[in-house]
Amino acid sequence: MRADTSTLGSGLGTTTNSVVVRELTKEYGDHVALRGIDFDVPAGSVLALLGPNGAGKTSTVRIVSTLLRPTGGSVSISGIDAVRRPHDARCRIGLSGQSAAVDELQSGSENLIMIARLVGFGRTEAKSRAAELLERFDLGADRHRRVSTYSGGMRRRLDLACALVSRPEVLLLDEPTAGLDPAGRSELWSAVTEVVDGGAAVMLTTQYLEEADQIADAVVVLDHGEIVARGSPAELKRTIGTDTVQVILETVDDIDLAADTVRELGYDAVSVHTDTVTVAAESGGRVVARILSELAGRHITVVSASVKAPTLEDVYVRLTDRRQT
Ligand SMILES: Nc1ncnc2c1ncn2[C@@H]1O[C@H](COP(=O)(O)OP(=O)(O)OP(=O)(O)O)[C@@H](O)[C@H]1O
Repeated sequence: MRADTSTLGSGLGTTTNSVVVRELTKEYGDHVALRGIDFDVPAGSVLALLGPNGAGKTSTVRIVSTLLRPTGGSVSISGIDAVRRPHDARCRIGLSGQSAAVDELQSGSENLIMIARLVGFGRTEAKSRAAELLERFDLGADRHRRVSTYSGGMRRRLDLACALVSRPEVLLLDEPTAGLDPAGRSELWSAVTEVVDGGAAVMLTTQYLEEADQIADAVVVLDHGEIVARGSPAELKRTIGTDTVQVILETVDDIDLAADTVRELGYDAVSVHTDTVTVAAESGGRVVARILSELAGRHITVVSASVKAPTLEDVYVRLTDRRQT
């Protein structure tokens, strides 16, 4: 893909909050889907909204995109009250993912031109914006084919291109990479990264935690309509506080002695499985060195030793599991 931020960027360069959400609530009849959530998305940054099924992610995206009215609370898009002035706010938003649809019976080019016309571009301007985006998303050669003949990856790219026609200041992506292969996902993220570099605020939901880890500046974890954690991926991982140390022995016969050795060193979070001893500990590097030296002293041969820092997935599992028990 071509690195051309001018094609995608919103032209913003400030660090103001493009999205400000306060005390947001949503009730569907008796069912409370959102219980008063607050977050900001600064311009030029990515916020990832994570949470299990039914946590309230799609409701949040739909409310922020003005497609759904909240029961209470406020949403501001680039300073515009999106609840009171949804039309004005909507002009600044690009929406892509589950809820946005392209017309299958039209070509990629026709879809983009139609959207450009809808958002107010003149005929010539609409054509040139469509051509620019088709080129940018590697759809130039297929621009005249019906979307129904596109692959999943091509559709996602077109969907994202549609969301970017108006050079939005805020881009909302509801599971944009669901169902894409790794190459398709990485292409899509590279395009999103360009949009962010161009100054847009991006809010996304994803089931792929390693993606959130790589792309998001901030993460909000929702569960049962409430925010249960927030922070940068690094901050959230630090809340787990422990590394996982894994030592694999040459012979299974040594496993009991090895486990006792580790316990004698004072590490009690030990799990033992055939030839492997696993320890949860702070400062895993230091711990692994101590364990290896002690095991060597007892003539226990180790074939491999590793230290794994906590992942965003560890944080997520701990947060969402704890609440379900
Ligand atoms: N139109 C509706 N009517 C009634 N209940 C709804 C409606 N839309 C969503 N809900 C409920 O509100 C809660 C939050 O739903 P939402 O779709 O926002 O969650 P989600 O985190 O996006 O879940 P998923 O990952 O499954 O898409 C769920 O319990 C859901 O069943």
